[in-house]
Amino acid sequence: MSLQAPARVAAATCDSADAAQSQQIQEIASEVLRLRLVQSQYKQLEGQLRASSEKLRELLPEKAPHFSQYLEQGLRPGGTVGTLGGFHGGAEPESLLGIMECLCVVCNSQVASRREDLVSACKWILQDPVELAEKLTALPAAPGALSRRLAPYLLTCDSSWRGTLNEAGQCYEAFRSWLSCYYQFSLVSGQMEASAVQLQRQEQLLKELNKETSAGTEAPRSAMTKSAPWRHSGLKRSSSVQSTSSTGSRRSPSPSADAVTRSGDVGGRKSAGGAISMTRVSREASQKSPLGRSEKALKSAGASVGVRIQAAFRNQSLTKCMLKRVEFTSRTLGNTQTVFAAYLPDTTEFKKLPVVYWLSGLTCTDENFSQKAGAFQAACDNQVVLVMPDTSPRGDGVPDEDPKTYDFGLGAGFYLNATTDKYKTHYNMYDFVVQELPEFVEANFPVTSKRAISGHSMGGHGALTIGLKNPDRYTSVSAFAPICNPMKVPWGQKAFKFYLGEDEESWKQYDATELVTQYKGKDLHILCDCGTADSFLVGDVNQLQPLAFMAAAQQSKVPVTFRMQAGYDHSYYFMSTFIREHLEHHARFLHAGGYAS
Ligand SMILES: N[C@@H](CCC(=O)N[C@@H](CSC=O)C(=O)NCC(=O)O)C(=O)O
Repeated sequence: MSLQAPARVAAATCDSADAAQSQQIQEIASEVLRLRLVQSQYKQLEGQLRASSEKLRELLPEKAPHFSQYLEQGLRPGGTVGTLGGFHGGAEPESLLGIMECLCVVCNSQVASRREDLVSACKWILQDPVELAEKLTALPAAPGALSRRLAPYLLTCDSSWRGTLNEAGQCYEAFRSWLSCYYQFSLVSGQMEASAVQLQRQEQLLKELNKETSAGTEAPRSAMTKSAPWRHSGLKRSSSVQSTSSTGSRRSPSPSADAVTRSGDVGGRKSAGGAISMTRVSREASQKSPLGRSEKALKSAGASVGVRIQAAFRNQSLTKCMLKRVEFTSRTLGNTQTVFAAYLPDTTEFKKLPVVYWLSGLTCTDENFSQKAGAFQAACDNQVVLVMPDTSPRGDGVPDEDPKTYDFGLGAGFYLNATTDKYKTHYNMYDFVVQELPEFVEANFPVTSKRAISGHSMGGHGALTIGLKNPDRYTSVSAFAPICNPMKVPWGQKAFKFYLGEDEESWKQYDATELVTQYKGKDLHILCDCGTADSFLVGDVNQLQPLAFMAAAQQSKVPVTFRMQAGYDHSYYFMSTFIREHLEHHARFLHAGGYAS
């Protein structure tokens, strides 16, 4: 008896010492992660500032005089104020004043409180655009006090130029983008020096503790395996992570050489030429595997497949990009199997990223965009995950018209919920895209719940209507050659008649032009591009109707940037040219609150 008691005390002491050390390691590891995040943010912001500075240097010499004239006309007393943010587009007066105030702050001019004085000060600042561009782009990061002065003015100039982006508009947007980059860069750069020193210290400490622990007994090692998540997060290999982030270099965006498992569960992995990984997941798994639930609970719920997806992501360092194709049973699509693709970019840290949902057009599957859009490098550079669903339900029992046509049924779900008897069980692409797919993705992938939505043609119609109907779910919306007014064109009329019935009133809920007319929500940051040589615009039938949409948007004062791109057609060549700009657009808003981890 007398011998046993001290032994128990010794064991308890040892256990609590191990636990304390393990706790300490975890805390230091999280601090290291945080500090690395600051460093990688700095690199990213530095790159963004460089790009927007280049833009400024390129644009200002030619466009600044137009901008100056625009200020003069629009803001002088008795000036043609109607041109500002009015029917013909332009900037909101509030935003213009904000831009001018910011320019005064960074150029060290006094910020005038009278509008006329502010205009005069800015005209003076703009008088030598070449020198101005040189001066702005050579500015060192703003010290804290200057950033604090900028902040309130920046808040007021956050609305985009409306309508056609003329010379003054291009200049306005270039200033807006540069100011926002300069401000964010300045904020992070203020923390850089201290955080670099801190990082070095913490890493050294972590190394020492690590050495100590692995030189110790079995007990601390098992404690670490149980409770030190950094072991799984790739942090141990972080020196390579760090070097990637500090040089700013990125791996090629080609997907990882993973395996395709088309039949059976995710466990069996066979090489398949190396590009894509295909995972089949049961519906139960998707419903019961939200992040945060324990694996044990999930396994007991029979959700081992979903768990394995999560575990796979948890156990790998998130530094490699990959394209994954996932198949699961969808409730909203009548319990049919559906496949979607997800592209996960390189990340320099173990962190969750926001998602851009991509909706493809008529005849497409989840594969067209992955194969043809050339979007992956831009997704890496902008740190967004891409999720690409199919365009309709498929498989046994899914109804279609006979004879089959390309613009209806399979491959043409029109991102709505059908109400007619024949189609209502399966054709619920609206619910699928808005609810079920994000639920699945957010439960199984390392993503945040910040979302943007984009698409092409029928998918552009999907992105616009889904965005306009769900402003709280998406931070931004974009579209290529969208079908803007489907209830007025043959593609839409055919689809709506079969999916929704004859009552045209019910069609309005899926028509972007109707929806924008009624829209009263927050700025959705809508960006659209359409080619002037698009055969569905200038061919026999105008299926797209961008002007109807723009007129409605202007009427109801909904900001939309709609760019007509000279000479481009309806194809993926067109999209691959501008997809980077769309992802940059989404990234601006998705990352607005900082890079989530
Ligand atoms: N008759 C053509 C029409 C199909 C087509 O052009 N589809 C476009 C989208 S059109 C509007 O939604 C598309 O994206 N095609 C896929 C691609 O990879 O280009 C046909 O049947 O091919």
